[in-house]
Amino acid sequence: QLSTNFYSSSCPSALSIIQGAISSAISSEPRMGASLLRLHFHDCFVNGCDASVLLDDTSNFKGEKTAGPNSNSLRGYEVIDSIKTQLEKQCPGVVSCADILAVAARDSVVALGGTRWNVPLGRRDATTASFDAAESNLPSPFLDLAALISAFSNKGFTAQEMVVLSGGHTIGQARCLTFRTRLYDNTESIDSAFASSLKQNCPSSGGDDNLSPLDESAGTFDNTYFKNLVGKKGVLHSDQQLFGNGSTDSIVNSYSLDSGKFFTDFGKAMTKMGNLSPLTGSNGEIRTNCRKINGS
Ligand code: HEM
Ligand SMILES: [Ca+2]
Repeated sequence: QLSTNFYSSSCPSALSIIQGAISSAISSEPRMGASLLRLHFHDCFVNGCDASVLLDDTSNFKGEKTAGPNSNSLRGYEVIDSIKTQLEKQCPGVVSCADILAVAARDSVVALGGTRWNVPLGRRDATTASFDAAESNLPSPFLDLAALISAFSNKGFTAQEMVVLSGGHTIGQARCLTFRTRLYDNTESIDSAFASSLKQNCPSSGGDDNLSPLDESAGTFDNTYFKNLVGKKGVLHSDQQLFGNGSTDSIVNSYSLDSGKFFTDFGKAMTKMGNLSPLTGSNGEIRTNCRKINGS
């Protein structure tokens, strides 16, 4: 199985190379930390943490990059490429792209002020990707609470873990088209002053790609996301579903009041996410280029 010291003799500098690259990427652009956290999530929820998300389309399969939840939305591929290039120089053919994604997500959260969690290593990389699985396994921001619970339960997570993982939205940005209906549909639970301020940058038509921060401190990993949900200031419909429907309100409340508990539970849930069906042993391969299967 996976182990935290997997590269300690085969590539002792692996973790420090990744960490150095992440801190420099985030100092040039803080949002990159959010983008890298999301990249790991979108990898793991689609046939496990196997770097399938990084593969470009081939003549044998359509990749995941162009699936609805990813297209014009996922970012950070270049940062992963540059880490991979450095690692291939240092220890050729040793460190998998899937492990780079897992460590990059953790180091990003740490760099933005969040918590540190253990990242067991030894994942190998997929030799295929699934457009269809990306379309069907990644949750949409238009889901209601029951559907969110079910999307995460399909991957083995409890409702509490779904709520704490949604706390990933304490960092980063969302495009207008992902939350517009929430602003102009008057059945939504949303603070009215907050809705007015979002509307300034997200008109009822046009401006699809205009960005808004996912919480009021979107450059910092903290529990503001949960405080905002209690104040009906969730950006996505799926965010606000976690508070106001009853069954998960007490979980949101507790994270809004106790950032230490949020950090501890988030870290545990991230380690669990990182363990979703990894390829190990002789399954998969160690890609030399994260975008391509070896020999292609
Ligand atoms: C609960 C179900 C979830 C839904 C419906 C959802 C949906 C979304 C959407 C629609 C966006 C904006 C995308 C865009 O504008 O193109 C987004 C951004 C983001 N999501 Fe989620 N997400 C969910 C869970 C998660 C989880 C579990 C994590 C990580 C632990 C996460 C991390 C992020 C981050 C960090 C961003 C900002 C990315 C950036 O700024 O580049 N999300 N999410
Ligand atoms: Ca925040």
